Amino acid sequence: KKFTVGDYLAQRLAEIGIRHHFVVPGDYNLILLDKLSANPNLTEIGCANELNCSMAAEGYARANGASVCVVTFSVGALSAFNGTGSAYAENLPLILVSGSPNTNDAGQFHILHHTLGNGDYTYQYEMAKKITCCAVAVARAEEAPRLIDRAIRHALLARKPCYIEIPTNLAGASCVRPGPISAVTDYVVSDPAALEAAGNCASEYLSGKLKPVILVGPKLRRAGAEAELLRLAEAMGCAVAVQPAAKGMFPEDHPQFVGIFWGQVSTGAADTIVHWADALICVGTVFNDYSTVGWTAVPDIPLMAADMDHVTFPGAHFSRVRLPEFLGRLAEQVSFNDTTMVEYNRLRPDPLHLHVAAPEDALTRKEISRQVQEMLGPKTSLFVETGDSWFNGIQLKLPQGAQFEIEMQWGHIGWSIPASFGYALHYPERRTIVMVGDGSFQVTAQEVSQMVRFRIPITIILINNRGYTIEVEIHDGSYNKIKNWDYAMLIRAFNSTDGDAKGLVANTAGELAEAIAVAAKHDGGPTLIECTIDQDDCSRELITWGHYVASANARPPRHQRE
Ligand SMILES: Cc1ncc(Cn2nnc(CCOP(=O)(O)OP(=O)(O)O)c2C)c(N)n1
Ligand SMILES: [Mg+2]
Repeated sequence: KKFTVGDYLAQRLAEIGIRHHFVVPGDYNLILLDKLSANPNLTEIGCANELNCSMAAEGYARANGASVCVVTFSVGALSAFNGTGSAYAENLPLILVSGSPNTNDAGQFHILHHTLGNGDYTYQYEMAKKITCCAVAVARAEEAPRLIDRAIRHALLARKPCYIEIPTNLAGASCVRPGPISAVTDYVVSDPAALEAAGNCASEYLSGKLKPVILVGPKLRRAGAEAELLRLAEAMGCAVAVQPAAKGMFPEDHPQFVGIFWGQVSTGAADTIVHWADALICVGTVFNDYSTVGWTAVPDIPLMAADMDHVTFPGAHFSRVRLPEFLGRLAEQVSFNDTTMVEYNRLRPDPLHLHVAAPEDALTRKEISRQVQEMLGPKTSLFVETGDSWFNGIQLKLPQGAQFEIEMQWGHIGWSIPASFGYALHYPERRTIVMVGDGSFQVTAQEVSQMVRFRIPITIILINNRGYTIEVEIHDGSYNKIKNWDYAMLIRAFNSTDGDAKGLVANTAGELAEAIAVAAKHDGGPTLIECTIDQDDCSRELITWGHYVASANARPPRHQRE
């Protein structure tokens, strides 16, 4: 049997641990799709559109480590660019594969369907270069092995997406078999001298400091350094604060966890202890406008920052120092200093006694959060969508083993539906829960039908506050109003003749409790619970945060200020 370019790609994808490939077919990629589905290690997952396909792959990469999204040329890829951008922003090795025109058409001024119609077929590859760490376009079968291996290796090392373009008449062309996968996956270790120097610099930075704090950021997990961080934290005994985009990357049931550091909307007095510190060990942190509450919560002391492959100090930088190795080394050499934990234990807020609504009470945001809190456990994974769901989700306490996913850098509304679907395919033994607003749900609702098709029992808590409330709190206008849907009925419509989705409505606290109980026992497919709340019922954190973000957005152009 002929071994082809498509077989080569399929084998490489399987060898790096991918077991599901997300696709939308098109005549530029059909032969390629045949080769991928012929590989016994790969299961084809069809999606309703390429935006959702790329977001499903983004979510799968959060669970699996790497993922692949296979689309048709131009009309498919340009939509998939959005999930690719998310993977770039969120540091996930998503492999975007696109079919492309027959190699005989290039340069012949042929006008081809799905293209811009001007005879140019290079625009997609040029665009892909901007949003991936490596983009390759296979023009001859002979170069497929080199290009495919290079793109995948770059993506794995950088934890960024890559792009592979395969012409429709090359997917089935003969190709040599792959060499050892270690050539693609072999890890790059830290430079020993740089690691040593960085370790010594850290000792200098910490010596003489009285009150060090560790601040955890979202790149920690992407660098695979959670275990080493735990060792470092316990070797120091200091307070550990977590950025909102890194929620769940340090166990919240750990005695040294002091809350989410998010400026005025921090939890657990994390901001108080971070601002009290005289040394800040930032690990995988990202200080963007949203995580710094419109630049009002940027730490104001000289800090050290350990990133995925480099470490910086006041006055020093060390390249090729990988995060796990650096943290592991630091754990061996730091001295114990729990000053900030002693102080924190005096600051620790008393546990909130949340009001338990009566069953007949109209549903409120607070009651939804209280009931979702009770759903969380060692086997749950909670996805929180852009919107007030960010703020409601961040306030929840993660019990031991509970996982949490958020997309705070890219922040594409609707991400949570396809992303949770992709994630749950890798973790069938976990209970995946989504908190999503009505506005976000309308962007990618079609992907619930894939949850029905593949019988994935995701519980979707849809918070219907009649519009784009997060935007209202930043800046209101007519554009924040949306058409209301009958969300529960929509989900039942996805069942058609063969499906087992449940669409429920909860107007009161009691109805929500009942719906959650139904969802907990429902395994044959997704359960969507439409929770109706008043449109002004939003978190005080969102209102606070919204004011600061709005004023950051309103800064006048520099020349106007002069
Ligand atoms: C793709 C994309 N397009 C527009 C936006 C801006 N945006 N951010 N949040 C929203 C509204 C979210 O509304 P919901 O999901 O209903 O959330 P809440 O009402 O805040 O609970 C928009 C329109 C965005 N974040 N992503
Ligand atoms: Mg809403």
